[in-house]
Amino acid sequence: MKIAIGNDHAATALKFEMMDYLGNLGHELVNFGTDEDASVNYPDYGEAVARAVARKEVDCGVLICGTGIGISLAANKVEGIRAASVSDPVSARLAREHNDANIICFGARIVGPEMARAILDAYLGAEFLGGRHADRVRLIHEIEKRTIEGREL
Ligand SMILES: O=C(CO)[C@H](O)[C@H](O)[C@H](O)COP(=O)(O)O
Repeated sequence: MKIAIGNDHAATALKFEMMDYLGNLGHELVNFGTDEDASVNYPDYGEAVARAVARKEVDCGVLICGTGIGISLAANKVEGIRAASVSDPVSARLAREHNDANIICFGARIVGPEMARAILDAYLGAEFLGGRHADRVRLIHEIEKRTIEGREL
């Protein structure tokens, strides 16, 4: 798969570890994150990965900050993005199966490298189940459309 990856300063080391891991599995990585430990602002990196995913330049995205929360909040502001912040493999699998998450997020201050690998394995190994879940994902997108069209706050 072609995967966009991004991170802030809290997750630089874990990002490189996950790039090695995913690269060794044969995935193509596009690195949108900071490669430094100097303090940066996670919304910039969340947006960069989200835009690449929304434009279908990549198959999916991986975002890592300190908790996974801030960077997922930023990514979810981009139309068509469903970024799920998780801390365990079951949630990662269900984020794909039920929510068709196109970006998986986690926190370098929350999970270690082994859990991060398990999260990636679970997410990348799962498929969207469709059916009733597709109806719900469509309802999410309808909220987005109403907001974009300015009809509702
Ligand atoms: O966005 C976050 C919290 O949801 C991330 O954990 C950030 O990485 C964190 O806020 C960065 O914090 P720092 O004190 O500036 O390193």
